[in-house]
Amino acid sequence: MSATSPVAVLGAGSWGTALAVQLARNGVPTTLWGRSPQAIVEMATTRRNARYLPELELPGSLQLSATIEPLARDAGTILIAVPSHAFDGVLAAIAPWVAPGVGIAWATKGFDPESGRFLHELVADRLPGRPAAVVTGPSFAREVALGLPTALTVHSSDAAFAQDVAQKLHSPFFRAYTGSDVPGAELGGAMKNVLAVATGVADGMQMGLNARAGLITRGLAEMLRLGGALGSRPETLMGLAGLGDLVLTCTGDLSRNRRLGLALGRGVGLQQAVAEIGQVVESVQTVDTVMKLADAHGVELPITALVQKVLHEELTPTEGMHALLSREQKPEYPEAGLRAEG
Ligand SMILES: NC(=O)C1=CN([C@@H]2O[C@H](COP(=O)(O)OP(=O)(O)OC[C@H]3O[C@@H](n4cnc5c(N)ncnc54)[C@H](OP(=O)(O)O)[C@@H]3O)[C@@H](O)[C@H]2O)C=CC1
Ligand SMILES: O=C(CO)COP(=O)(O)O
Repeated sequence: MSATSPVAVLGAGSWGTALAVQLARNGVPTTLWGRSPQAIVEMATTRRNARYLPELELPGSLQLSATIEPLARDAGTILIAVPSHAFDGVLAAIAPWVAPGVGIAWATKGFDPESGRFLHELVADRLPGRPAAVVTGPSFAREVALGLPTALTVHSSDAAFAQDVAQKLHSPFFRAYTGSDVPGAELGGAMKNVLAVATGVADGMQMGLNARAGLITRGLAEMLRLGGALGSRPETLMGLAGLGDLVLTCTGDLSRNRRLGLALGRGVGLQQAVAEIGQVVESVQTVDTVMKLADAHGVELPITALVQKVLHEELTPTEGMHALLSREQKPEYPEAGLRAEG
């Protein structure tokens, strides 16, 4: 793919819009696709995404489209930024049109909620043989839209494709690193959303800053344990895709997953909290897949397990936090290294 080959960004919510704007700012010919023709016409006319990123003015060079087939046919690279529940449907819609050799990148965080599969597995099934990359790391759409400094990472088993996607996104205010651990990078991006609910709950219950730091650190230990069982590289989970995004999402009030936890911790019901956020809150679906993976590999994830019980309304946030704090005393980590026990 040449430096000027067109990129199609699929998904005109907060993140797809911010990434498309970043590409357009870098001079990459970019078209943003959204499923709602009405919203796309409005964006093309007003040059704003009024629902998801109202303060951002869209660059004049950014094209908009509500028709997916021609974009999938003509793009040199496709960057998918829809929520995880919509990911497989979008792949199915574009699969007949995508030429061999066209690279597929995605910025979605989570798993396929139907099957519990990793998103890279869906890409390999629907679009076999294409270069594939995940774009992930600590990056609130709103801050990217405002041009605030951001660092993220692009992982692919195809080093040239990772480099190509990173180069297209990279700018002095948007540092795009590369790596080759796609499953590890996906796991970090998925798990941090669940762990952000836990810190949100603790903060909503005003449990203090010590509790927050404890939850972040023990949450990282959960990431490393499950990642270890799945063959992820520790460097991936200690880097932007893991620790970096965990810190951002557990501490930054722009996070929808943290805000869900905050609301639950203050006594708001799940449905009401999700409705008030009004955007995708990936943890609600992700938590079940993380726990299935953990059970399948015999890995104990105490914080994640309690988030699952709270999100399924089997425990109140107070009961969940009490259960977590009542766990027995134990070593911080096994002397032989990180093993499966929590
Ligand atoms: N926002 C952020 O800061 C970041 C988000 N992400 C990840 O990016 C992904 C997308 O999140 P984000 O953009 O924030 O979500 P938003 O809630 O902001 O937007 C969701 C977008 O997806 C569209 N959508 C929903 N269902 C479908 C579908 N079936 N087919 C096509 N489009 C659909 C929505 O369209 P409509 O308006 O018509 O419902 C909307 O445009 C998530 O996995 C998230 O974790 C990653 C990094 C940062
Ligand atoms: O992934 C994100 C930042 O890196 C966005 O987090 P939320 O989905 O919790 O808003």
